[in-house]
Amino acid sequence: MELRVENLAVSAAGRTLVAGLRLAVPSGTVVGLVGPNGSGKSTTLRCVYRVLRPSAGSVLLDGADLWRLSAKDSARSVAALTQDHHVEFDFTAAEVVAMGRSPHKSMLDRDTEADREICAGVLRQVGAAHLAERSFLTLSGGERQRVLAARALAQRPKVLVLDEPTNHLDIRHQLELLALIRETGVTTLVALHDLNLAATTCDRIYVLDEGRVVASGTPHEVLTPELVAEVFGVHAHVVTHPDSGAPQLIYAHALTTDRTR
Ligand SMILES: Nc1ncnc2c1ncn2[C@@H]1O[C@H](COP(=O)(O)OP(=O)(O)OP(=O)(O)O)[C@@H](O)[C@H]1O
Repeated sequence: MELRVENLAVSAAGRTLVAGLRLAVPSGTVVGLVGPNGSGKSTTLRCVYRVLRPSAGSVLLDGADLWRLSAKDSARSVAALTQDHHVEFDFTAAEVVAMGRSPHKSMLDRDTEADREICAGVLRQVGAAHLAERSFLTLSGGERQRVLAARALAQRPKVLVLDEPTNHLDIRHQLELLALIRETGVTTLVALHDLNLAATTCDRIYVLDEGRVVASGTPHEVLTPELVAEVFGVHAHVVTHPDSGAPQLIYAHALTTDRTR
């Protein structure tokens, strides 16, 4: 499924948070959103996973306006791993993952054998099978993040929206989760702070600054020392990863420009 965002604008509290934003995620590709703190990444993603209605513009799934679909239809298509998750009740990890199946059933349907197999499979894929019967509330930050990733995958979405999915994960689990997401072949829009992970994971990258796209292209086209200096205020060298061929940044120092706004 192709995801397109056209002329997206979001205003809140008298401020424009995102303006004139266009991006395209071709079917089966992984597209990254990067940008400094407060540049509008989460705001954009919230519009795509349908918790924030844009002030203008549209989010299109294979050309169909997301906001015209029923909530259930959009949940069947789009799964999200976000910073907004709140699991406050005492569910087990397996129960949290099973919630990912709910868009595919009606309220009184019980879990089928197929649901249970999907849930057990995704828990194994994220390396969290051993946590299935643990209370979600007792899990560490990284364990929770893997269970929530499993919930998103259990939804069997056509589009994945991931806001900092590597938050809390140790380096091995960061690499494993991003490799798993690539393997699923699901159309993915992912916000990442780590530019080197973005470079190895994404087919294309959009760079946001102050709510606007300031650059887009392949990681090689986008992640240049000039862009990193201009947008992030950091002097960096770019080298090529000896295995993957992806550009990788070696940071030297922050530039002294005052970027407080
Ligand atoms: N409901 C709101 N009301 C007012 N301002 C908001 C609201 N939501 C977000 N903002 C502001 O919009 C800007 C963009 O926020 P957003 O969370 O999209 O940035 P981000 O790029 O995801 O940042 P970070 O890297 O820090 O997570 C920020 O300045 C934020 O303070």
